[in-house]
Amino acid sequence: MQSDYTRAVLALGSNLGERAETLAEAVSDLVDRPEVRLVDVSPVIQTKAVGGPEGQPDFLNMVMIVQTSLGPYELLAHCQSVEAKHLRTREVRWGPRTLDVDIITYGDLAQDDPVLTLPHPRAAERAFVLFPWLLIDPTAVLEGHPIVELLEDCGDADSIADYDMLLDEGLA
Ligand SMILES: Nc1ncnc2c1ncn2[C@@H]1O[C@H](COP(=O)(O)OP(=O)(O)OP(=O)(O)O)[C@@H](O)[C@H]1O
Ligand SMILES: Nc1nc2c(c(=O)[nH]1)N=C(CO)CN2
Repeated sequence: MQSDYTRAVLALGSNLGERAETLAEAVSDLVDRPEVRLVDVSPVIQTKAVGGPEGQPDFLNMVMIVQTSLGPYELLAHCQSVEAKHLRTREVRWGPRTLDVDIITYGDLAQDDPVLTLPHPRAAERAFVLFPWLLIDPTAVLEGHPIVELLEDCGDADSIADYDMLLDEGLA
């Protein structure tokens, strides 16, 4: 692996339209350029919407890991162009969306810029990010904390539809 490629963790979510198809296409779109190489992709999990308007549809969520030669803002622009392709609109904060792509980490970069905050400021408390991430990277650490511990401590594990089943299978 070339040293000018940086490992980045991306979280994808969809709760409108053909959710599974949208996520599958978004993964292809995100790696459809030589500057972005796919390392791993998590299973897709169904989750209850956390925050936002009452009664919005369940999400499908997943995490992917890439190696990229794009800079962090170039990667953000790329993620936003893939959102736009899937007709993402921003009307209500945390409201329903066809596609959301968040950058969870970009290498070890830590910054507070509201345009691109890294690591993502709410990732550590979101089971819908931590859980699929854990499935593909069980030893991952976020801001000094193993994500397995963050997941145990986070209040919204019950937002994951089949969490108990996955626990029984020893996956969580
Ligand atoms: N790590 C990050 N990943 C993606 N967007 C970010 C990040 N940090 C800051 N942003 C900014 O957040 C803005 C709003 O993003 P978006 O509309 O996807 O928020 P949201 O999905 O509704 O909520 P949340 O940020 O809680 O996931 C984007 O325009 C982007 O500039
Ligand atoms: N279950 C779930 N809830 C959410 C999600 C999401 O992807 N999944 N995204 C949000 C804002 O990014 C707010 N709430």
